[in-house]
Amino acid sequence: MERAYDFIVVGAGASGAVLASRLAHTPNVPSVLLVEAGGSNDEAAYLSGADRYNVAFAAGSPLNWHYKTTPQTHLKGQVIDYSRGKGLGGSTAINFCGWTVGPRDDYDEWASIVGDERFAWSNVKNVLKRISNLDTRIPDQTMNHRINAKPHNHSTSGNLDLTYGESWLPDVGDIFTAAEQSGHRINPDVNNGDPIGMGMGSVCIAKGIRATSSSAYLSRTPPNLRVLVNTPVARVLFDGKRAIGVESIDGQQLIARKEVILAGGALNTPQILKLSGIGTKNELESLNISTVQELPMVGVNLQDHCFSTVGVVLEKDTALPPGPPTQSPTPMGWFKLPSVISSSEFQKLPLRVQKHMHKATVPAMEIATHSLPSFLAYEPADSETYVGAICLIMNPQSKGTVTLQSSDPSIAPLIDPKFLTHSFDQRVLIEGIREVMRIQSAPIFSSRTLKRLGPADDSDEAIWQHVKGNLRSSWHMSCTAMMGKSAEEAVVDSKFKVFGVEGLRVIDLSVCPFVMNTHTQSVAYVLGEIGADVLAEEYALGQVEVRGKAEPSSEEKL
Ligand SMILES: Cc1cc2nc3c(=O)[nH]c(=O)nc-3n(C[C@H](O)[C@H](O)[C@H](O)COP(=O)(O)OP(=O)(O)OC[C@H]3O[C@@H](n4cnc5c(N)ncnc54)[C@H](O)[C@@H]3O)c2cc1C
Repeated sequence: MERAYDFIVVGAGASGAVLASRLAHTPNVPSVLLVEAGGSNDEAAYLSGADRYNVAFAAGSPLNWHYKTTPQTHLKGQVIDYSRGKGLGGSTAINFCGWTVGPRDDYDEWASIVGDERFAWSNVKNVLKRISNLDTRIPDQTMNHRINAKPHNHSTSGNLDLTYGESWLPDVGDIFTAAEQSGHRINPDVNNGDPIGMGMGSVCIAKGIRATSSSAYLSRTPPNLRVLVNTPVARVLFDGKRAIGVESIDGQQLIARKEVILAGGALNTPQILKLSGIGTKNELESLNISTVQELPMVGVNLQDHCFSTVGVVLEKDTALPPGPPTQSPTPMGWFKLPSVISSSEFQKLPLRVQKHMHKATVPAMEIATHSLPSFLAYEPADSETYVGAICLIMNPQSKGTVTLQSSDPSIAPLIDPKFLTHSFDQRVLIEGIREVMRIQSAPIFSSRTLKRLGPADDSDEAIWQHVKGNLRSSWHMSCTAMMGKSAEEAVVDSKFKVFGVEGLRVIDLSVCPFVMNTHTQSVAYVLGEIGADVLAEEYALGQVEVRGKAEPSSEEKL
């Protein structure tokens, strides 16, 4: 097998699989090597929509890096699950398949921060059409007045199959009624650039089978694309300041004639950068790693959407049929909260953030309903129905870190998201949980309510005591090698190039200048597509060819 390629992409997750595939399908047919730490993930059970949670989270599952945070001492010492997908598809092979694209104002803000219109909504909305193949039909016609995405706003020619599921839970309409009774608007299509209101995203599940970045982009690998599985990369190889290839943990050296692109995700990418000598001198020297380029922003600025849960236990409505056997999409809504905007914590934010949050499509928090009762350690009786909802904070201001604890690449980095260390985040979660409790007290539920689970009451203190001991990550980690205008404030420029070196880019969620106010897989796919456009233009590879999938894959181990 060849050991020299034009481009080497490290990591076959959402961004990496898209990028490698699109590059390989350019008219100039460059040779592309996609190197993935995990396996091929093509067993049928891995692709089932319903079993994903059990399969990927089981101890020792090869699909998962099984990361945990450092103890969050300010949050009752919680050690929070920080899973990442491993193998072809990356985290898209273990995620919950929710597809949401977020606010158009977020993308416009990104474009403005980095000074590049590629990231503006006017471009991104077209990029999303290359990605998605959406069936806008819904399985429950009684919900047509509430969920109603218009086909002309979406695409049926992209690689990734998206649907609204085959069947919905029978009580799905109640939460919409509760939201309306609480004064919120219903949003028939949260994926049209404005997510505000109660609605429902689509899912990347079609006919019961999960679509991953691998099934959508790597099912047809042309001869100029090599996919190498079970090959964790240890570091980038440099000749002076020029990246010339990568070295795997088992010592193989793979040469890149043009560029190395890191797409290991927001935890592993900063780890690889540091192991390669890019980071702060102090940290690198303390582990005897020679500094290639000092860049203070590597592995700092980690951002994520943490969430907490509240629920109500209702008398079971025996007239309703049991739920569908497979996981169905569940309602989710994004809300602006006047109580957040008027808070003293909001007034202290940088003016840029305040201005952004005033824009029409930017939410303060998200609700996702039908969460598991186990999130509140509750087991409903046969005569009971549980209505749970998680509240995710948007625009988080707490900034975490990814730090090396060893120069050994097989040892996980220390990950400290510092959740809720910023007073604004605390305020958003308190106000958000209070709002969820209000919605769960709406007339549609109140006559059947047996008990409430969560805070003792809706005071600030009671909510804070609850959320401190009941916090989870939505696994949207981002921003650890952020994009910006200079090496002092960022790690990559708007062409994804790592500052201070040549031939090295980062194209994954690490580069987000702020965590986007949405579930993040769509953002990672968008970055893979935009990254391919940038490279194709710079190396005159011809226009990226956009076409769906076919033919089986060919994977290879050196
Ligand atoms: C449990 C869970 C549930 C989620 N649910 C949703 C959801 O419902 N909706 C949604 O929108 N988002 C969801 N997400 C988030 C979403 O999946 C991620 O944001 C997205 O996949 C990130 O894309 P990425 O390309 O940055 O990284 P990843 O998809 O994580 O890909 C990184 C890839 O790099 C590989 N890699 C890492 N290090 C190395 C190395 N040293 N050498 C070689 N390869 C390496 C990894 O194995 C992996 O394949 C979820 C995530 C998780 C973990």
